Amino acid sequence: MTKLNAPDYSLYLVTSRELLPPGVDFYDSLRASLKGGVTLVQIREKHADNGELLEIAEKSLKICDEFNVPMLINDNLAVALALPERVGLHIGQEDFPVAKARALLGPKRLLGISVHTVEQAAAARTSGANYAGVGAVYGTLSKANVTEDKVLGPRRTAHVIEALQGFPSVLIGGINQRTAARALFGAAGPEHAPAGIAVISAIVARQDAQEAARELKSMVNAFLSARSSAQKPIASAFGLGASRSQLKVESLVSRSGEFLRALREGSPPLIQTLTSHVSSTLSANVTLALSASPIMSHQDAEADDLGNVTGAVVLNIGTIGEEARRGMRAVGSAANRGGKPVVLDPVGVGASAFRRQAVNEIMDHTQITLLKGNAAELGAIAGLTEVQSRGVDSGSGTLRDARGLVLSLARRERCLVLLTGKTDYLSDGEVVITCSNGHALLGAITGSGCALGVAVATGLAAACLASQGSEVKGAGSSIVKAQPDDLLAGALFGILSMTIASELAAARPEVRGPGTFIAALLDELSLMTPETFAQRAKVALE
Ligand SMILES: Cc1ncc(COP(=O)(O)OP(=O)(O)O)c(N)n1
Ligand SMILES: Cc1ncsc1CCOP(=O)(O)O
Repeated sequence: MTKLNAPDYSLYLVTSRELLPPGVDFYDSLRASLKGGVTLVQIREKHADNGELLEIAEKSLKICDEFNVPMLINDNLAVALALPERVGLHIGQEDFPVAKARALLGPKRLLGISVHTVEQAAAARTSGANYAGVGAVYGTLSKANVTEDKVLGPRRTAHVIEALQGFPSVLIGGINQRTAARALFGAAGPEHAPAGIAVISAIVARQDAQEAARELKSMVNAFLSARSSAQKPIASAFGLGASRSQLKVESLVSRSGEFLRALREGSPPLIQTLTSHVSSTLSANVTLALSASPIMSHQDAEADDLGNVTGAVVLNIGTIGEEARRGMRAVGSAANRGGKPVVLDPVGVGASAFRRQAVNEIMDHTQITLLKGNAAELGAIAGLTEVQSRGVDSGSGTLRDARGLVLSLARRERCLVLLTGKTDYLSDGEVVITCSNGHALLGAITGSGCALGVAVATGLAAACLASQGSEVKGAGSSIVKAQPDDLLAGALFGILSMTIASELAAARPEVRGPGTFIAALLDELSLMTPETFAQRAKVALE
């Protein structure tokens, strides 16, 4: 690769006159975006001939120079060569052989190449280009022919970033104020991460380009600074590596007890739950019994407002319809933007293509903090065939390697994974914790699994509250601002609350079956104490 002074790739603006709002001047918008923090500019005017492109580029260069920001030309080698040597070129896979472009441009000009696959990524590293534009991460209307099959999604994008092996890259395609956090954190691997984002419509189509750029810049900066404070190398979802050998079960149980005490004594965090109409009431009551505050809104229209005040959110696809699907996207990205934990409960995901699609869509748009499911659900997400779902219940078959499943899923999805069953398995991709509390009556009432998701979200919200004001270890791989061990303890809080309360409720003399059990369960949850956790927890580190 040609050595240049590496430019700042963090916020890369790609122009497109067609997308300017009515009445907004191209150069005013460019200047405003530079004021807002754009660090690199590409002139991409598909409907300009060479003469007009040259004129636009010359005027734009003067503006970029005022801000000392490098500029590139999209695709047009002749126009790039007609401009001073400080102007670079971005080309696509089909535009021009990149080695030829480098030879003609000489060693000094910045050269970018579009990359869509792992193979192209490997080739790009030694191609003579300086950086790769990786995408399309999401669907976009700003480029022709980006059909669904060409959209990578953050999970496939992560493979491309890994294959680039530290070669500088920017993410492009559908990146905006809603999707940037998920795209960046989702694409970042243990070792390698994108250097920034490239956007067209998220800036150009906005009336106030300066504000649009400022919003995006602060999101990329938050990602980059979290990343640079992370300890490396990192193997787990939350980046702690070898330091986890110190982890003790007793400390986790006692920490989850501290969260319970803090909830009982402090102001209640708001838990926003998008769940099935079957389990809504029980979930709201469980939230209240744990001294948190439930809000059961599915509305995408209020996702941003609620995102500012929630402590955690639960996305449960139990009876998902189109409205809830839109709501989940909006609520998930608002939570990601605010660094709030997101619990995904992929109820019955193996049962239908519709459910699989909904879960994929959520996981592509939202960085999940904890994925919770039974063997059939997690098996379906992992692509296992040994456990089949039956409707939304666990169904038939036996999971051969529960420990391996939670570990690998946590690593792949970069989140905590909770496998529920007679024994619950919890992993952050590095450690596996088992919990064997619980009573069979939990399985005899509807919505107890969904309520467990809500209890876990309450614990995660408490973990975030507990981390406020302190420096977060290994934060580079997680959107959520909480100590990684606290997130495990927060999840454990939810598991212990529900399972221990079920044991105590079932032992009550007035409980004669599922009906009386529900009332007793809520009572026991509201009476739960940290001491009960310590006395009754059957937790082990695998
Ligand atoms: C930064 C960045 N990345 C990718 C592209 C796409 O370039 P290309 O594949 O050549 O497609 P067109 O831009 O020509 O439609 C880009 N322009 N910038
Ligand atoms: C040029 C390009 N290359 C891949 S996606 C894309 C368009 C990006 O535009 P937007 O940021 O509006 O989605």
